[in-house]
Amino acid sequence: MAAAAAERLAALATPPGALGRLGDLAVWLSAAQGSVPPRELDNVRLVIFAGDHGVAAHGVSAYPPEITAAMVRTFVMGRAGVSALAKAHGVAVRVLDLGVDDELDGVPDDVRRHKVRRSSGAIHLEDALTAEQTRQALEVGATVAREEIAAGAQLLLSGDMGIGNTTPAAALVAAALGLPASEVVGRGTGIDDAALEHKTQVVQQALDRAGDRVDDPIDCLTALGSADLAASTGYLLEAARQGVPVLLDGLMAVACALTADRIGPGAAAWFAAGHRSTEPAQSFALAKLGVEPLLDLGLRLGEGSGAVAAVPVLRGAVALLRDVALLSELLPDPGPDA
Ligand SMILES: Cc1cc2ncn([C@H]3O[C@H](COP(=O)(O)O)[C@@H](O)[C@H]3O)c2cc1C
Ligand SMILES: O=C(O)c1cccnc1
Repeated sequence: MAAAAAERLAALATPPGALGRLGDLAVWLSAAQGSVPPRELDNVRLVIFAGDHGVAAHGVSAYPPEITAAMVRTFVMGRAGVSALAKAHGVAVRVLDLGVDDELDGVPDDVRRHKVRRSSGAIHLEDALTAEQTRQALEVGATVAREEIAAGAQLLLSGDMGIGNTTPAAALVAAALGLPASEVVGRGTGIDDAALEHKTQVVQQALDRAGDRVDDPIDCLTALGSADLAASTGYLLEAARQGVPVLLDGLMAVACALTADRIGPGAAAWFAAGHRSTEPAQSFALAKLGVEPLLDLGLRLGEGSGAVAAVPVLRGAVALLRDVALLSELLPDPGPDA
């Protein structure tokens, strides 16, 4: 399918290569859809995986853990940063509680019924999850992907919400790539230099505690991940298994994509990246996956915002490969030498 899509791209009434990476993107999506020309993206769906993290009580974030539950309620009301972008670009949003510490009273049942536990373990001191909770969270993510696909999803996006989550996400990337904490850790919500140094020590302590258990990607989630990150991993893996293309967001989505590709080698063929985050771990993970991000806007919000922001770029790529005339339709004998 990729060869057929590339052949159509080469035949368009545009100079060869003139569409740049929009052309590559159109070929990727066309191949992923199994349709030349590609189909329009009418049904784009974002799932936000929310959860709290024990490390958030250990000085790794600029914000308190109570923000997580407050933001879940804000997604439900449609008033978060990603809500505004999703409304502008016609993207459906669903938020799920995998491990928020709060009971979330009054929030719709679809949000609440996926909880695996209340807050994941502080990864520098203890495992994030039990092995059974990791299995359960991976399965929740896979089930949710199947539900979204059954609802007609043509493109799936994953988002995150959880104060402290850049700490386990950085640890997952460092573990997968064999890098020290000092190379991958970033400022998350905007911590100062002293907190950055402390966060780096926390991530390194977590990596040292996990030892060679990180060689197994599922045990890596148990030791260093969280319920929300494991569910997001299961969701991305199932999307790839079902052959549904995915647009990734920032650090959390890409850490989970890297983990999904370790569990199911080749899964990354179904993934494109919406944007480059300011978090160093995200860039390392994208390079490992061989995925070049579409936008570079200095975004460091999470929630799926960098994926949603790139949806119009992907729709534009589809329109080009669908709607542009073929050179052969314009001229009987085309080409540069004609
Ligand atoms: C109001 C607010 C809204 C957010 N939306 C996403 N995040 C982002 O920031 C958090 C990760 O950064 P760290 O690891 O430094 O805590 C996550 O919740 C992520 O989704 C937010 C953070 C805040 C404060
Ligand atoms: O990379 C991200 O998505 C990100 C960065 C900082 C804080 N929250 C999310």
